[in-house]
Amino acid sequence: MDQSNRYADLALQEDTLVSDDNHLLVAYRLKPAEGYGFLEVAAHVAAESSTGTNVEVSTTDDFTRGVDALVYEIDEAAFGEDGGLMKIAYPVALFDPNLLDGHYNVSHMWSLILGNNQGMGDHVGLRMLDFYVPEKMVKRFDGPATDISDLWRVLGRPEVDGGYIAGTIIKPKLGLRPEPFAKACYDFWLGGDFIKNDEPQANQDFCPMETVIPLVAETMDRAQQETGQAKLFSANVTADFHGEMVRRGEYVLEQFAKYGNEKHVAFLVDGFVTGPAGVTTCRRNFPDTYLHFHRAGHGALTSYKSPMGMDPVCYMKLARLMGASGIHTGTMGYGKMEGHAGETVLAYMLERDECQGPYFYQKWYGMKPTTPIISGGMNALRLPGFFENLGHGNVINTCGGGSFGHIDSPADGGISLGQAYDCWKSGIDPIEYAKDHKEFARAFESFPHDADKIFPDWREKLGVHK
Ligand SMILES: O=C(COP(=O)(O)O)[C@H](O)[C@H](O)COP(=O)(O)O
Ligand SMILES: [Mg+2]
Repeated sequence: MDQSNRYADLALQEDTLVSDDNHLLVAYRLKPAEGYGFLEVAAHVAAESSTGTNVEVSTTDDFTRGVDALVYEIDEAAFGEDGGLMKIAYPVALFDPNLLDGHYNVSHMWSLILGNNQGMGDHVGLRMLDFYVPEKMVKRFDGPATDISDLWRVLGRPEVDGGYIAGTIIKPKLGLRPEPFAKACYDFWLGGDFIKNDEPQANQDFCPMETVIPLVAETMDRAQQETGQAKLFSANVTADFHGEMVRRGEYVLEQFAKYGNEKHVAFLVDGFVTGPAGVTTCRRNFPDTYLHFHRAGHGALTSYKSPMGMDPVCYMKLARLMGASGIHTGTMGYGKMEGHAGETVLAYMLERDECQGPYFYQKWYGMKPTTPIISGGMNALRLPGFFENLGHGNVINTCGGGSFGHIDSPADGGISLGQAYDCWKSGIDPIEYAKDHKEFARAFESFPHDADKIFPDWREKLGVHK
């Protein structure tokens, strides 16, 4: 049934919709199924995402029609054979404020703008490319309670432009028992700042939290004393039942508080699989603890290979609204996961108070920034190019293989990461820099394939021969 007479108004102007501050706007790429018209399916998406279904219902009244989502812009040829562009204006009235405090919840918003419309049978592609949150809504989401400035403070650095945080992920991903796990932490902390649990490390029988966390807390204290430097640990507290998540968070804080290091802890939440409710449980129960949002599983929705789901920049916006202090943004083509150098908007949308997205200019009205967390196949050799592309190094970077794969030690792996940042900041050619920075130089021999690709003449210049 073509519902475009009700769910489309192509006379609406985006500037007016923005200035009226009464609509959340979404840009989609839409590819109708064979035999369906573009505007017909776009209107069906608007209906299915707001007040309608696939037929008229007798219970509809004038008020209902007044809160219809409306298609307001289309460009059927925008993406060639991949489909066309369409934009939908969702009245603010459709969204769901909490009983408790009037804050909007992300899960409800998500269920509208990317909910049933994903399963409709009259399209073969519907992907959210960007969305715009009006001022009156931005101010009623939780947003982050802590941010990177809280970590820089613990590290004894300036709270503005405090710079690069050199981190790792304890590898192997699974299988370490408590003592070797704590040893791996110690070995890295002698050279690096920040350690995270890998996303599935939790409370396995071979490494129970109630054994390993006390060991890690004691190890952090020892490493701090040995190095004279503050250290950070991001502990996985993800759980299905939020009472369990709270218990895990409390337990971790108790153990680190024994050394006065409760501020040196972040909480890792596998935010895609536990969803906005899990993230918000952590955000609201532990407002003083940096909320580290790991996005394992997001690729099912955000992979550029898919005609469905959402572009990663949308996921970044959802995470900031949820209140993530930091989220993995990928490595913008410099690491092992999907991505490209043109994705700097993923970081800028998280960290700036205003940012031009692919389709909308988003203001955040003072909402705390979310830290870009750079991870996935990174090592010291890949970092200078990454920083150059992003334009700064105010990020958390976690290199698992890039630290534990360093041929000398995890500590030297950690040191090489900090040196990579120093090399970029000082504008020195990495090969020249390597000549008087051993740990960075040995990263070339640790990751020779990367070295060959990024610095083809490194062997003769550094006098290292096979
Ligand atoms: O464990 C790692 C990386 O390990 P390594 O440094 O050994 O590759 C992270 O889970 C991935 O970065 C997740 O990907 P993303 O950060 O893109 O979400
Ligand atoms: Mg991992």
